[in-house]
Amino acid sequence: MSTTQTFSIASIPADGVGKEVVSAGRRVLDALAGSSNGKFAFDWTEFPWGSEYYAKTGLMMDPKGLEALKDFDAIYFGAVGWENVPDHVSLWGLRLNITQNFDQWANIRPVKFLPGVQSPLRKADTVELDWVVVRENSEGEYAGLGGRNLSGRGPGNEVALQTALFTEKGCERIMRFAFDLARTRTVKKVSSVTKSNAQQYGMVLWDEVFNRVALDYPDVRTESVLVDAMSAKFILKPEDLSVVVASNLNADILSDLGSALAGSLGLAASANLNPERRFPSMFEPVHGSAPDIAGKGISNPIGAIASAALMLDHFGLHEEARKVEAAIEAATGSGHLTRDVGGDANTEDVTEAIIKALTLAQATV
Ligand SMILES: NC(=O)C1=CN([C@@H]2O[C@H](COP(=O)(O)OP(=O)(O)OC[C@H]3O[C@@H](n4cnc5c(N)ncnc54)[C@H](O)[C@@H]3O)[C@@H](O)[C@H]2O)C=CC1
Ligand SMILES: CC(=O)C(=O)O
Ligand SMILES: [K+]
Ligand SMILES: [Mn+2]
Repeated sequence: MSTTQTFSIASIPADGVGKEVVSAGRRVLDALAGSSNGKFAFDWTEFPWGSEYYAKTGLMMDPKGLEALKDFDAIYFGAVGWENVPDHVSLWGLRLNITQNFDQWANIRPVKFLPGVQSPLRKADTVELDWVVVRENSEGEYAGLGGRNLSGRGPGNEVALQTALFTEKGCERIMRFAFDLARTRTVKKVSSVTKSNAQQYGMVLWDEVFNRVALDYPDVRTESVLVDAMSAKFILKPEDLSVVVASNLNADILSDLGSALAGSLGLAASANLNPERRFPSMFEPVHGSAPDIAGKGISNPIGAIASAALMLDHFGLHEEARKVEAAIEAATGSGHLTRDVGGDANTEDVTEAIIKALTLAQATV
């Protein structure tokens, strides 16, 4: 008899809709494990960190939290941010604390167009669109370097510096990751997003590393596009994109744009990877805590569930990951849509429809 493979997962729902969508994703994964004939199982540990924890303790997470997380196979994250905590405190106190300290330097954000979901792009009806944003997730504009209150300037004259950090090693590893990913795709192309006309230090280094790394991948086509032009290209010529590699801030912005083009921020998945596997990787929807709709049970769970599929890929469960993606497509294709994508289903309805499609598929193999 073969033994069950058990994956230990730390779940951190955190704030707002994070709680709703993480709960949905857990249910989908548990349903998958339940119909795997004992092949694999998920062992969940939930951590109560986030803005409510901050209200009680003055901290976003336990000071020994990283130690508690480090031996898990993965972290499944919701979203952080609530009105009782300044956004930079909550983001740095939890999400960035984890991504930085666990060196999750590659943030993978696929832009997927789903059946039954209307894109604001008219050409999406006739042209196949599918690209992935590879976000440098450890330095760049979110390196956390800078300061305020520079001495001696006085009230009304305050100065703040927010310094972007670009290292040759940091650029090189994310470029190689992007090229390796491009090699696994039908269209072998990497588009580098730059701003080296205006940012003459960091972005010029970024370009130089891109051009040097590209020489090692003669089978992969390349282009270098300024970020302002790339935002236009996302809308006007997205069929020309396959892998888009960008710095921390540029990719943050472009990946929200990509999700909106696919229909909603609620659909977009992401993986914060530590490719060396020295630390656990973290899987979360691209969106934030969505305070405008939180607590109503209407958030779209698909971004979180698709992030769970990326976690399955990380575990080597590739077939299962594809099954979850197929179940998402079956659910949207048969009209199970939350309000953000023009339907009237709630979080629960869509989650149930995905679980039903998944277990039906499992039963017929
Ligand atoms: N990784 C993280 O934890 C992130 C946290 N944030 C935090 O989230 C909070 C809110 O930020 P916002 O700028 O409003 O961004 P947001 O992503 O939370 O919301 C933007 C818009 O998208 C909608 N939306 C987001 N997720 C959805 C879902 N699952 N289903 C349906 N609609 C959805 C919201 O209703 C809202 O209209 C802030 O505190 C921010 O700092 C923002 C982005 C990422
Ligand atoms: C913070 C944020 O918006 C993100 O990581 O996507
Ligand atoms: K998130
Ligand atoms: Mn973002």
